[in-house]
Amino acid sequence: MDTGLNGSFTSPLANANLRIHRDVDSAGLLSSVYNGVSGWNAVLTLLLTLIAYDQFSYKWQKGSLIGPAWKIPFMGPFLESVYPNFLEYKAKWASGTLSCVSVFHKFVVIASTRDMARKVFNSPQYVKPCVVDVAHKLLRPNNWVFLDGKAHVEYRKGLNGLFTRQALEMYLPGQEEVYNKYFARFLEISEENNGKAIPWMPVFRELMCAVSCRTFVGHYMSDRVVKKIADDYYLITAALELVNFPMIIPFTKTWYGKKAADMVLDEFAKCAAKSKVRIAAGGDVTCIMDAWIKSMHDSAQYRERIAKGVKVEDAGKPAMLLREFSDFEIAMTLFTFLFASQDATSSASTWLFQILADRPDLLDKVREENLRVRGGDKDVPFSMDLLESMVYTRAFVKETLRYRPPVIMVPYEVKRDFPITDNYILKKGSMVVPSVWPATHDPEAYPNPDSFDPERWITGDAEKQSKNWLVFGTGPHYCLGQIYAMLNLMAMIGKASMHLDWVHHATPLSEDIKVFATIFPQTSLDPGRAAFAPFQAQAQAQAQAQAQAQAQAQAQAQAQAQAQAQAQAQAQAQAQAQAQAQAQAQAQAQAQAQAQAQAQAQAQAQAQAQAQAQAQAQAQAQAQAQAQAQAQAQAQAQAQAQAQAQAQAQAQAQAQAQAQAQAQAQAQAQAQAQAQAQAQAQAQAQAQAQAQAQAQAQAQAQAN
Ligand code: HEM
Repeated sequence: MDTGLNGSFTSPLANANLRIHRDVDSAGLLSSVYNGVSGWNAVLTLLLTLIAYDQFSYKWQKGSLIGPAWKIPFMGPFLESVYPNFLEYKAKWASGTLSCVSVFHKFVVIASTRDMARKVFNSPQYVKPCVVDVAHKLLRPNNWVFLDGKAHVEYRKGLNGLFTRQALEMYLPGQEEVYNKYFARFLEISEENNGKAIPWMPVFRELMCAVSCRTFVGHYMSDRVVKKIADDYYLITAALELVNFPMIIPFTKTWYGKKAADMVLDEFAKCAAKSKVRIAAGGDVTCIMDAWIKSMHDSAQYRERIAKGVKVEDAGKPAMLLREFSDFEIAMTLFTFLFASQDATSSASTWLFQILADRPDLLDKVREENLRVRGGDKDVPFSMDLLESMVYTRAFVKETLRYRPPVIMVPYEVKRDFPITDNYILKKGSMVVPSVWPATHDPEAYPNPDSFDPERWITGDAEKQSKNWLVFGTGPHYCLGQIYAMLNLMAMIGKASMHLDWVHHATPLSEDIKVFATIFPQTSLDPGRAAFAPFQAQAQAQAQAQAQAQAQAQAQAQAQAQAQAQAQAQAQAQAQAQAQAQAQAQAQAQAQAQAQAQAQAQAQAQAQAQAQAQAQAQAQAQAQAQAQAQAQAQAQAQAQAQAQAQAQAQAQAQAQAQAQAQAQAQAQAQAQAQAQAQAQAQAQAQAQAQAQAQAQAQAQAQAN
């Protein structure tokens, strides 16, 4: 009989199996076994099977990699990812080139060494950046940062123009304005707290958010909204935990994070609409949003002209032809800038202030350089030339980013089986995490990596270790804002050094690391132990007796005078150096001019020689031509003479012939005459003979 007893606990398939067994063996052993199996047993069996499968799957994926022998069932080291401990990360990096963990369904491989990390960053055919699942919901799934391959490269090309030197220069006044305002606010807060130390990390976060907002969307956003975004951004960072529920459940971290993200997107979209109107009316570029919208505007105008058949010179063609982007698309893209920069720059600025406070000798150097490059006038505004001339401040910022890189690792997703070593293939769908920290703490590249030494960037060869400089990643996804980020941090700390003084209550844990998306000083979130007080010394001095204040003021005036004197002396030294350099340059220029003159003289001499040679050649040619002409004339004369001689000869010959003919004729005539004479003589003779004969005949006749 089918009781259907466990129907509510088992699957339809289990029910089917149940019927088969009972039909075959209704009263036998198997049915008694079945009757003993409760629904709970089935659940337990299923659970054990799943645990076994989870372990087996982990072991199979782990293969020869270093990692825990077994996995905490299902969740793996999930709690470690919720409360990340930097020392555990360090232990992982130290454990081997490639090591693994499995958190829930995700198999994660950590690439520790510099070369292995670079291999991952530079293998876009196998991997793509992987943000936690909830990031798709916060940034929106069709955000450009999720593009891959060619589509990503093409989109990024359109953004490169926003970070050129020329573009960055245009954003500097906005940044300066924020720093002026916030530094004044720091002093007020210090005064309000009677110079007492208070936690400063949240203040730096707000400062960075304000600078980012001004740089990205300019004055289209009110101070109130900037403050709201800075406050709410914590909710966004907090929502980005490694593992979240697949859906957003109300009143959880992801829900608050999504609400904050929607608010940011909405505000940025409003800014885009305002910027479009202003740029279309010919407004100038003051922020990244303006720069982008101006490029779109120029591209649209260019296309219009071409469509109308107007000829446009090459110089009038925009450097990059962009399509029109909607307000929301612009908002999504600029949100990725805020998303990428907020945690990283908050981390960097907190370390910059703390490290300087704890190393007053370095603060002196930064301060000295910043005053010097401004000729002693601390109110000289930012410019690219100014920032680029700050060698020490740059070295200090670079060393801070090396010593405490804000982004210690970057998760990537394996999009197809990736033969990462000769004997290990990373499976599609797993996560691989190239690490930054080990590369920036590699003793071969940076000797004594745990000591803070800006000089290594000036007199040492740290600058040559470009393979280890993974602070901003590498490969097709390297940080788009890295030049801006560096210059911005230099500008901020340089300005602070001139306008503020601050004290940090250091503890032995101060430089230990707390991981909160990026890395922060261990104590920076703890109000009891970490605090900065800008111009604390000044605030106290204000509270002291007037005489002391005057003395301080005098001391300050003297210090300023000294600083100015130093700055002047330096300026003079620079001027002298410049003068020397100019003199050298002039001397070089003269030498060059002489060399040029000599070269010209030689060239002229050569030209003359060539001209003479040409003239000689022409003369020779003329002489030859004359000689040829003479020779031709002689030849003609000879020919004429020969012709005359021939004519004479012919004439002679004719004359001779005529003479001969005459002679012949004469001879003939003579001959005829002779013949006639002979004939006459003969006739005479005959006549004589006849006469004789007649005479004889007559004689005879007479005789007879
Ligand atoms: C100290 C500050 C910063 C640090 C340490 C930093 C670090 C990084 C790192 C490590 C990556 C991943 C690179 C890779 O996968 O190869 C990245 C990507 C990115 N960064 Fe930054 N970043 C900083 C500031 C900024 C700023 C201020 C902006 C915006 C203006 C920005 C915009 C971006 C963007 C858009 C990406 C993604 C690029 C892509 O996928 O093509 N970053 N950053």
